[in-house]
Amino acid sequence: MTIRIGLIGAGGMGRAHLARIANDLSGAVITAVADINHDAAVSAAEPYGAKAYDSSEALINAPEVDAVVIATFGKAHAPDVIRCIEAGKYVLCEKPLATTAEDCLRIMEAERKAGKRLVTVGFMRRFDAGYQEMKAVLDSGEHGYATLVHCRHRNPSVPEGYTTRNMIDDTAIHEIDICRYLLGEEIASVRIDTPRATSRRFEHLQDPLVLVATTASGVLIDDEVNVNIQFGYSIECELVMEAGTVRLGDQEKVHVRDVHGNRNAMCQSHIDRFQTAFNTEFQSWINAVARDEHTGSTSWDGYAATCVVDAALESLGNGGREVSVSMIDKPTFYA
Ligand SMILES: NC(=O)C1=CN([C@@H]2O[C@H](COP(=O)(O)OP(=O)(O)OC[C@H]3O[C@@H](n4cnc5c(N)ncnc54)[C@H](O)[C@@H]3O)[C@@H](O)[C@H]2O)C=CC1
Ligand SMILES: O=C1[C@@H](O)[C@H](O)[C@@H](O)[C@H](O)[C@H]1O
Repeated sequence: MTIRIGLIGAGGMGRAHLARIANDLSGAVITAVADINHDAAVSAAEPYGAKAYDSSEALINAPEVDAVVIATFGKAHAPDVIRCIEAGKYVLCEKPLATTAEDCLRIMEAERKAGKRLVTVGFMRRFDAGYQEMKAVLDSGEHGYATLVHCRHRNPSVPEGYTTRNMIDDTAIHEIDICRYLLGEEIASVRIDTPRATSRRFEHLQDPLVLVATTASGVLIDDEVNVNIQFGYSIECELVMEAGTVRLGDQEKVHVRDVHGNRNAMCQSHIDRFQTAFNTEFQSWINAVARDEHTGSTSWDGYAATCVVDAALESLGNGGREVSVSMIDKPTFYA
């Protein structure tokens, strides 16, 4: 069975996803593209012989669309995710699932009514081989339980429109999700530390910052978010257990040894660092849709991450005091 995919949001991520579906993956074709920018929809659809739409609603209900990928701005996600659920179509929505906990709750309620998990959130790191190996080492139990996680999320630079809020709801949200995934438990409280700012930032930005979180069992997570580091895209993670540590390999790149030294080539963006993870995430989603099954992170994961983001933003606004994460009990639907 070939899955006919409609994409909403023909920007940077949307186009990268179209290219991977058409060139790297199997079992799916692109049949429709929607964007509020008509020219963007037309130019993205044309190479794939897909139909261009100005309205996401029309695309979701189009007969030539079996499943939907959403890659619009975070604020626009919730209404389209709910429309997909109401149309009974599987949807892979880029992170964040929504920008408010209330919208995430509305999405979960729509799924519960539909009686079926239809939503996958684009937390692609769950499909990265390094993070999966780290989880396997922890879950083996050989080294005892986890006590600490040290994370670093460094981007070479960000555009002027990117805000300090985005350092949490757009960037640190990846560590929030991956730590929940690795540890298999919720984050209970969070605070934001604000060290000396780099001069290489736009004036309005508090860069770097450190998100410090504590899980329900007391594991301490520190996440350095540093988005104007200049030299490249560098994602690090070390999990400390009672009798051992496990950390991500440096980069998903070859190792070079020459007269200048012994080094890895440096990734420059999420596209090259997580190319394989994105492909694995999308291939497993396509395969699952063909089997009429859910895969990957759920709406609950999107909700839980948003609740941690909300608490972190409150800490940022209150001078860095610790804030408890407030969330509903996990519904059995997502158990
Ligand atoms: N997983 C990852 O590592 C990454 C995920 N993202 C996520 O992907 C999503 C898109 O990000 P980018 O592609 O960088 O943004 P972008 O700004 O390049 O593209 C967004 C596109 O969505 C369109 N759009 C906005 N609202 C719309 C609506 N209501 N209906 C139809 N089209 C609409 C815009 O016209 C634009 O073409 C965001 O949720 C972002 O957080 C972005 C970068 C990396
Ligand atoms: O999701 C992403 C972007 O939206 C975000 O702006 C970057 O900081 C992240 O590294 C990238 O993975």
